[in-house]
Amino acid sequence: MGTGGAGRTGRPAAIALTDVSKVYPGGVRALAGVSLVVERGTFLAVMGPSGSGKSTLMHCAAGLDTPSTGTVTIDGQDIGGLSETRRTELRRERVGFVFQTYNLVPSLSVADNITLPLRLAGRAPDREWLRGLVTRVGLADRLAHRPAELSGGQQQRAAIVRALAARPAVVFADEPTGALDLRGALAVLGLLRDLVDELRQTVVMVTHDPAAAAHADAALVMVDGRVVETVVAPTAAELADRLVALGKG
Ligand SMILES: Nc1ncnc2c1ncn2[C@@H]1O[C@H](COP(=O)(O)OP(=O)(O)OP(=O)(O)O)[C@@H](O)[C@H]1O
Repeated sequence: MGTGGAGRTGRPAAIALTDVSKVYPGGVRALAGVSLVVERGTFLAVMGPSGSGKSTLMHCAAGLDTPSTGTVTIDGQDIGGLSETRRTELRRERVGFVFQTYNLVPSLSVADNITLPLRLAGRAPDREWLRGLVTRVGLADRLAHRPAELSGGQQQRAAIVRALAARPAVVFADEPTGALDLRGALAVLGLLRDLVDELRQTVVMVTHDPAAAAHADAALVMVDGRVVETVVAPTAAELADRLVALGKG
């Protein structure tokens, strides 16, 4: 797998990790030499058993945590040499996050939730971009509502618009369908797929669910802090088989 500025197809990298390891205080080695390139405009799923290092990988790749060794670049910028302040700025500008629990502010309208990170960063929202996104995700008539007045799937779609509001280079989604029923999950996965196909967004999604990962262009399988397999154009059955085989191994 490539470790430079571009990936397999030569497209520029949204994220590149080179030989990244992470040892937590106390000695747990959560990542053991991971190298990978996430090309712009692609959808990558990260799978693996509990404790295999998925969250740690995501946190290091997103600049939320620092590797013990190795380098991480976001949108071509090596984040290792940045001060904490500059790393936070880069994250605000170039990285979006979607969580299992939506993390919307209950007292704010959907519209205000969506623009909150931009306002906190002192940036003016791009109204046209946001209007397009809100319409695309089917929330145009829900903007004045509070999150509690929306279904789980609608809340997650609002959280996705919030993550995209600043036009980030990459969106990290941590179990984005974990709290949703099948219908809500399919709507969210279809939306992520469309954002990649139509807007050339880059999405990295951590999931335990092979059916969710099958919406991605490729799925990494992690075991004990290493990427042991990359399945391109994965099917749910193929991924389920791989995970079962690893569980028995
Ligand atoms: N802050 C921390 N301090 C010490 N050890 C940690 C810390 N965070 C994670 N670990 C350990 O690092 C290893 C990898 O954890 P990580 O959360 O990255 O795995 P995961 O694949 O995301 O797991 P899950 O699927 O259960 O969320 C585990 O052994 C975990 O106990």
